[in-house]
Amino acid sequence: MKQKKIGFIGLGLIGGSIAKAIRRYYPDYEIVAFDKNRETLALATQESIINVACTSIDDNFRGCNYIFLCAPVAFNTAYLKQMMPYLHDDMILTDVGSVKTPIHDEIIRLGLEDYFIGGHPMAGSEKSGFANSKPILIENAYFVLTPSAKVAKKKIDAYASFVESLRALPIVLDYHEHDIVTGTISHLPHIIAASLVNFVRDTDTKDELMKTLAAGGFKDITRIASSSPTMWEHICAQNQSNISQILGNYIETLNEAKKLVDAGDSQGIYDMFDHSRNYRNSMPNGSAGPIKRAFEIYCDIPDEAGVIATIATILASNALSIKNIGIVHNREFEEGVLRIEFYDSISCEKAVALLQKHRYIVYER
Ligand SMILES: NC(=O)c1ccc[n+]([C@@H]2O[C@H](COP(=O)([O-])OP(=O)(O)OC[C@H]3O[C@@H](n4cnc5c(N)ncnc54)[C@H](O)[C@@H]3O)[C@@H](O)[C@H]2O)c1
Ligand SMILES: O=C(O)C(=O)C[C@]1(C(=O)O)C=C[C@@H](O)C=C1
Repeated sequence: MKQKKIGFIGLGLIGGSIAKAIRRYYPDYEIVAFDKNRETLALATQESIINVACTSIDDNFRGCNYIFLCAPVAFNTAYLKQMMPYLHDDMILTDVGSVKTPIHDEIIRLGLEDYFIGGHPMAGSEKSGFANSKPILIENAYFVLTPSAKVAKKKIDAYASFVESLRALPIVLDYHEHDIVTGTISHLPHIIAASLVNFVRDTDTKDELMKTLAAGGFKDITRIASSSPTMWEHICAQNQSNISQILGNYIETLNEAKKLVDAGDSQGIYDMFDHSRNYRNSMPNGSAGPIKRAFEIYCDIPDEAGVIATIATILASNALSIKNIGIVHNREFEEGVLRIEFYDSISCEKAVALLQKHRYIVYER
C-alpha cells in the first residue's frame, strides 16, 4: 500500500502533537513541515517526527494527502492562497484553528470548498511550542470537523476515520455553531482567567499578600491565564462578534450574582452554587464515543518509599483486583499521579471511597 504524505504549516503545540500521533500510529508516513521557527524544525527532524523540514511553502508540499494548517488562526487563513498550487482532488486541506468562520469565508471566496474540512481538537495546554507537544494530547479528546458545504462525503468519512485512528473522537459541526459554542466554553473562560489574574495583580497589597496566599481555587480557575498571548489575540479578533455578545451576557450573569450578594439573599446564593455544582458534576469525565472508557482512577501520592505497595495492599485486602497500576504524566497531571485501572465500574467506585477514607486525594476521569 502506498504510504501517505502529510503536510504541516506550523508545528507548535497542536501541529507537533498531531504530527507525533501520526508518527506513533503510522511510522511509515512521510511528514513534511514548514514553521517560521527554524529551531522547531530542527528539533522535529532530530526527533524523527518529520521527514522534510521546509524553510518556505515549496514543492515539498506537492502530493500531500492531508495538509494541516497549525499556525495562529489569522495566519492559517492568510496562507490559504499560497496553498492553492498544492491542492489536488484526492487531498484534504484542514486546519486546527480555534475559530472557524473567517477561514471558511475565505475558503468560499477562493473557491476551495472541494478540498477543505475545518478541524479543531478540543484539547490543549497553557504551554505552547513543539517542545511541549505530545502524541497523547489529542487522545480521547473531541476533534471537531467543520466540513465545507461542497466537500465530498467520502472525504469527511475519511478524515473522521483518520482522527479516530489517532485515538481522538471526531464530531461534525456547522462552523457557525462551532464559533458560538467554543466562544462560550473556551474563549470566554480564557478572558475571565486573564482578567481575573490582572485584577489580582492590580489590587494586590504592597507586600503582594494576594499573590502569596493564592491557593487551589485561584490556581484552578486561572491555569489558562498563562496561555500564548499571540494565539488569544488572534482568537479574540477572529471571533469578535460572538465573544462580544457572550461577554455581554456573562456580565449580566455576574451582575445577577452581585445583586444576590448585595441583598444577602442566602437562598439565591445557595441555589447559584447548588445549580452550578449539579451541572458541573453532570459533565462527562470519561471519554464518550467509540473509544471504550477505562475503569480508572488517579491518586495523588506522597513522595515516599513504599507508597504504591501501601495502596495496592489497601485495595487487595478489600478484594479489589487491580488491572493496571503505574505513575503517569499526561496533559492533565503533568507532575505525575498514580493511575489505577480496575476491571469494572463498581470496583472503581469502591476504590475511590476506600482511598478517600485513608485520606488520599483521588480523581475520577
Ligand atoms: N493551544 C491550544 O490549547 C489549542 C488547542 C486547539 C487548537 N489550537 C489552535 O492551534 C493553532 C496553533 O496553536 P498552538 O497552541 O499549537 O500554538 P503554538 O504557539 O504552540 O504553535 C504555533 C506554531 O506556529 C508557528 N508559526 C507562527 N506563525 C507562523 C507563520 N506565520 N508561519 C508559519 N509558522 C508560524 C510557530 O513558530 C509555532 O511553532 C492555533 O490556530 C490555535 O487556535 C490551540
Ligand atoms: O487546556 C487548555 O489549556 C486549553 O485551554 C485548551 C483549549 C480550551 O479548552 O479552551 C484552548 C483552546 C482551544 O481551541 C481548545 C482547547
